Amino acid sequence: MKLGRLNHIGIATPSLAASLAYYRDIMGATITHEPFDLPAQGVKVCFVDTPGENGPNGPTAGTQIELIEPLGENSPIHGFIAKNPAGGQHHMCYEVPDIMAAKAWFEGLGKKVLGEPRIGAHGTPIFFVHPKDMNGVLTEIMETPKDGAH
Ligand SMILES: C[C@@H](C(=O)O)C(=O)SCCNC(=O)CCNC(=O)[C@H](O)C(C)(C)COP(=O)(O)OP(=O)(O)OC[C@H]1O[C@@H](n2cnc3c(N)ncnc32)[C@H](O)[C@@H]1OP(=O)(O)O
Ligand SMILES: [Co+2]
Repeated sequence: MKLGRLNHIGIATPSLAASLAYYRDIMGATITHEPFDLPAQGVKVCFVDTPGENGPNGPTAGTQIELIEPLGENSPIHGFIAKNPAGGQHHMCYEVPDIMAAKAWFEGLGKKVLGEPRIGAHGTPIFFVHPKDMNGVLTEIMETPKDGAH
C-alpha cells in the first residue's frame, strides 16, 4: 500500500468565523463549504480552497484547507487549542481507496491508529494515526469519495 493524494490540511482555530474571514477576505481563498457541525468528530468544520493558477508547470488546482473549531466538551482538539490558543496547523489528510485495508496496513507497520474509522467531513470513513508514529504529524486517512468529489 501507499498514501494517496493529499486531500486537505487541517488547521485548528478558536474562532471559525474569524479564520474564515481571514482566508476569504485577506488570503483570497474561496469558501467551498460553509461552517457545519460534525458531532461525530467533535468539531465544527468549514473548507476553503486556495485559488488555482497557471504556474510554471501549467494549470494547478487549488488546495483544500479544513478549518476546525472545538465542538462540545469532549472535542479531541480542546488540548491542542489549550496549548496553542491562537490555533495552528493540526493535521494532514491523505486519501486511500479502502479504509479498512489502510487501517490494517498502518497497524501492520506498528503505528497507533486512534479508534475505529468514523464518517468524516466528506461523508466517507476516516481514521487518525498518532503524531508520534508519523514523524510528529497527526495524520488523517480518508477513503476517497466514490464520486471523485473532494
Ligand atoms: C472533521 C474531520 C475530517 O477531516 O473529516 C477532522 O479532521 S476532525 C480533526 C479532529 N480530530 C482529531 O484530531 C482526532 C484524533 N486526535 C486525537 O485523538 C488526539 O487529538 C491526539 C492526537 C491523540 C492528541 O491528544 P491530546 O490532545 O490529548 O494530546 P496530548 O496533549 O496527550 O498530546 C500527546 C502528544 O502529541 C502531541 N500532539 C497532540 N496533538 C498534535 C497534533 N495535532 N500534531 C502534532 N502533535 C500533536 C502533543 O504535543 C504531545 O506531545 P508531547 O508528549 O511531546 O508533549
Ligand atoms: Co481533517
